[in-house]
Amino acid sequence: MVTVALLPAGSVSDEAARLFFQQEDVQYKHHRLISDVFLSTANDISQYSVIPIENTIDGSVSLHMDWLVHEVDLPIQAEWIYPSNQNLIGRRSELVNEHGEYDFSRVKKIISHPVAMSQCLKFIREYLPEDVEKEHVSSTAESVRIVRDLPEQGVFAIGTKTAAVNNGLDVLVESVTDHQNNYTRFFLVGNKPYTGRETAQMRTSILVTLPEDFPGALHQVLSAFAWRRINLTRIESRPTKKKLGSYYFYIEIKYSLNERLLQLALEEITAIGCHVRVLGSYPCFTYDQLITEQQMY
Ligand SMILES: O=C(O)C(=O)C[C@]1(C(=O)O)C=C[C@@H](O)C=C1
Repeated sequence: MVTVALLPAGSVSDEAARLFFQQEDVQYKHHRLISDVFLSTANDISQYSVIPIENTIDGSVSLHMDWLVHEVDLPIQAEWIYPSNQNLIGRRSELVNEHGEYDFSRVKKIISHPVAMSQCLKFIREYLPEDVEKEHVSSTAESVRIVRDLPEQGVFAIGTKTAAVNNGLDVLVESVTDHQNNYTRFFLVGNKPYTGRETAQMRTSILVTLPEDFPGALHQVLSAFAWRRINLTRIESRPTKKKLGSYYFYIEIKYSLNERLLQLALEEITAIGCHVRVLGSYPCFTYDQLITEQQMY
């Protein structure tokens, strides 16, 4: 039995976890806040947490990156991709006029997770009133629950179809995201190595802090990978939070940490005075892979 901490039932995280763990016996521990999703596994070495980390439209989920880097020490054990399909959810009777047509001027307020909301800005701008109030909450599932429990009219949520069904609400407009192909990358984090799946493409995530700010420092770091022809898939700078203007670099490498070539590159970076912290070396699963498995199962 695997124990997994994650956001509430009906969130994108919940849908993604159910696809990832489709063939396993899982106990889900749902938390309203992402901080509790992290802390619950930080305090229990036998479980994992499901963390949304990056989105096609909105990019990095900075809050979650910061938790991984500054607040907890939880190695990344796996990565997978899941489509974030967002929908306008509420009660049909509150949106239709006397002719049975949608009247979007009836929308006074919309509620969602900030990342989900920012995936749908074009829809909000084009269809909803200019002065529509926007409220951010801790998950899309939470926004749908709030709309269900609100006595007041004209409040709608942006969330998953699963959350609409769970709460007995209507999916009023399907797929309200600004771009099709909206996907979120998820990390499975925890202290226990994850061995539940066959191997896949491996990736390694590291944090590099430069010794001091000198010309060409980042170039030197990157060249340790470049001349070895090691492929990087992502690089991002984030504040160290120690002083203004001080950054670390988050780097993803398309190699396992077990590969000698990567170890040599990391030794070279350390030799020039950089501090390297490995956040994890883990298998990556595509959405197609997981869906194919589901169909075979
Ligand atoms: O609120 C949810 O449904 C979540 O799972 C959180 C979250 C996120 O934090 O990025 C996950 C995926 C979506 O892209 C939007 C929100």
